[in-house]
Amino acid sequence: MINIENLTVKYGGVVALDHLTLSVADDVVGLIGPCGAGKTTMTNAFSGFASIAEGNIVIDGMNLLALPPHKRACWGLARSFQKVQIADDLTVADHLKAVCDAKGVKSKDRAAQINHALDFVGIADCADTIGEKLNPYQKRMTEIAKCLVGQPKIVLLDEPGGGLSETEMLDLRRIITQVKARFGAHIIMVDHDVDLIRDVCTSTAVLDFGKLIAFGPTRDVLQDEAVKTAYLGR
Ligand SMILES: Nc1ncnc2c1ncn2[C@@H]1O[C@H](COP(=O)(O)OP(=O)(O)OP(=O)(O)O)[C@@H](O)[C@H]1O
Repeated sequence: MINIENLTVKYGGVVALDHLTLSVADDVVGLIGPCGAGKTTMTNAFSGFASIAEGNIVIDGMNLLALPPHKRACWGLARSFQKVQIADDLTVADHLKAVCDAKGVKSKDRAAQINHALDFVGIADCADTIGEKLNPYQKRMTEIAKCLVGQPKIVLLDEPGGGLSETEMLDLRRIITQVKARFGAHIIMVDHDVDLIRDVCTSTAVLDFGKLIAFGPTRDVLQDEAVKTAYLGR
């Protein structure tokens, strides 16, 4: 169970997250809202890139915010970025090894974890390919595989489908919905793609001006009048 309690983040006079309180337990949770609503700030609060004015994030009884950012990764917090973080001159396997280094994965476990993650996202044949030779789909899958080594507990995905074709999006849906069963990690996904959110997120939270305006089963949330007005433009 992830309990976000009274979470407040300010940038000078801008209140990016305003006393946000939310409890989530689903395998895949969506986070949506208009531009500037506070979605990235929330993922930054989890990973330690936002300075917290007030509040807590408590996961299975553990206060995440008490851990320094690098220890959050070792504990099991993983994050993918909207703009993929892939170096041109490193192979796919090198990227995953670097994450294993950062997370302190034991040498004897590395190969198995890397193979498992690459098999799962379907790019095992790219293990020795350098970043500049990967196509956009393979880069996206590498970004997700990076999140899956080191026994993650929570994976934050920021627009994981950016730049993918319709067929590739079908693969992405299958991958996202199987992460909990195959790796044991919960996913919190930020996206503007309402179809993707509807298909893979059992529950969804909606932010507007840093406040939570709706939370619940995704289908109900997407029918909510306040959500339609603030976000869906209907
Ligand atoms: N480093 C910063 N300094 C000052 N203000 C910031 C900073 N980062 C974000 N903000 C402001 O905080 C608010 C929330 O921004 P945030 O990026 O979290 O929104 P978002 O929902 O992720 O938006 P988008 O969908 O456009 O990515 C916005 O008003 C934004 O301008």
